Order: sequence, then structure tokens, then C-alpha cells
Amino acid sequence: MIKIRNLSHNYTGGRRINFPDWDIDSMDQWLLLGASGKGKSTLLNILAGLLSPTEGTVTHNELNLHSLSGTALDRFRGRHIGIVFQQTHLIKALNAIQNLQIASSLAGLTFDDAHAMNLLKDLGIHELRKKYPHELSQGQLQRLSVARALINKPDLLIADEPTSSLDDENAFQVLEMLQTQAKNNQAALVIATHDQRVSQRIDKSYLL
Ligand SMILES: Nc1ncnc2c1ncn2[C@@H]1O[C@H](COP(=O)(O)OP(=O)(O)OP(=O)(O)O)[C@@H](O)[C@H]1O
Repeated sequence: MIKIRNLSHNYTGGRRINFPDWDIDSMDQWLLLGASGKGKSTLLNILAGLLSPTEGTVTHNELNLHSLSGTALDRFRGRHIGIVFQQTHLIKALNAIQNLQIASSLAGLTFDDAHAMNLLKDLGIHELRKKYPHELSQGQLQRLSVARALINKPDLLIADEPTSSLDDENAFQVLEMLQTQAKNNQAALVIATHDQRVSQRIDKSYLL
């Protein structure tokens, strides 16, 4: 489904970061591992089409991701890639359900009410659908950001360090939630982390 070939990135004035070739098949679950500064966030940004690599390609179902730009790239990302950032980036002026609606609308899609309710129910936050981000706990915000990442039925769900600030019990719950939700929604899952606890739960790993 996704192929990374001969990929590297150079930030201005920085060293060149080389990324080994990588094939992510549909519904695969992968860890992206590497010590701090090795380039995990850089690779996630390239995979999500948020950053153009200096060299090499990322193909997503035969389409060269970085051949797209502007609105076409934004739409492609909105429809095919769900991202759970370290910071949730929810829109403060919108309530939970409206945050899901805008994610569909920005991708040029009709909002699927039933899918949204199922996601919120699965994530245990459907009773909070009219609440605004400031009325939610950190855990509830993270669940809402997972729902937003999955609202457009992406083929790839990406999460950047989703567990590093959590205690054992919460870290395993978040991991379980991401794995189950990716599977139920038929998305491949890539989790970038240097959290050793996570590596016991997912067997495929890509090391930087
Ligand atoms: N916007 C930027 N401009 C210049 N250099 C950058 C930029 N972003 C990251 N870098 C550098 O690129 C390298 C890789 O950074 P990146 O954030 O991808 O690493 P990481 O593996 O995600 O690290 P961490 O685990 O600490 O988050 C680092 O040396 C970093 O200093």
C-alpha cells in the first residue's frame, strides 16, 4: 500500500537524514523506533505529506504523494491519512462533534453521522459530543483526536509518541485503543515512539 524508496531529508544547515526503504501493507501495525533526534517526527511528517523529502519517494497506492501539492495534497491527506499528534490541535471554538464535522468538510467529504457516533461510542466519549475541548480531560481529548483521525476512514493511522507521558496503565489503554480502532476501521497503524513498553505489544518495527 505504502512504499518508501531512497528517502532522505536535509533541513537547511542540518545533517542529511537517510530513511531505509519501507513497505507498509494494508492493516499492518508498525512501530517507528529510534533514539531522540534520529528523525522519527521528520519521517512521520513526510509520510503524512506535511513535509517534502529532499530525495526519494513515498508512494501511496501507486500515487507519488509528493507529486501532489496545495489543495490536492490537503484533500488526499484528509481522505487517506489520519494523524494523532502529540498536541491534539483540536479547534477550541468547536465542540467535539463539530471538530469531527470540520475534518470531513476540509477533506471535501459528506459527514457520516452514523460513523461518527460509532467512533465516539467505541471510544467511550459519545456522551461528551457537545462538549468543547476545554471541558474535556487529557485522556478524553486524546480519544477525540483519535476519532477525528478516523472520521474519514483513512487507510493509514499515524500516531506520534502517544504514550510517552503516560503511566503504565494509561499507556497500555491508549495503545490498545489505537490498535483496536485501526483494526476496526481497516487502517494500517504506525506509532512513532521511544517508549520501550510499547515495543512489547507490536511485533513489526522499523528502526532509525
Ligand atoms: N524544522 C527543523 N529545522 C532544522 N532541523 C530540524 C527541524 N526539525 C528537526 N530537525 C533536526 O532533525 C533531526 C531529526 O529530528 P526529529 O524531530 O525528526 O527527530 P525525532 O527522532 O522525532 O526526535 P524526538 O524523539 O526527540 O522527537 C534532529 O537533529 C533535529 O534537530
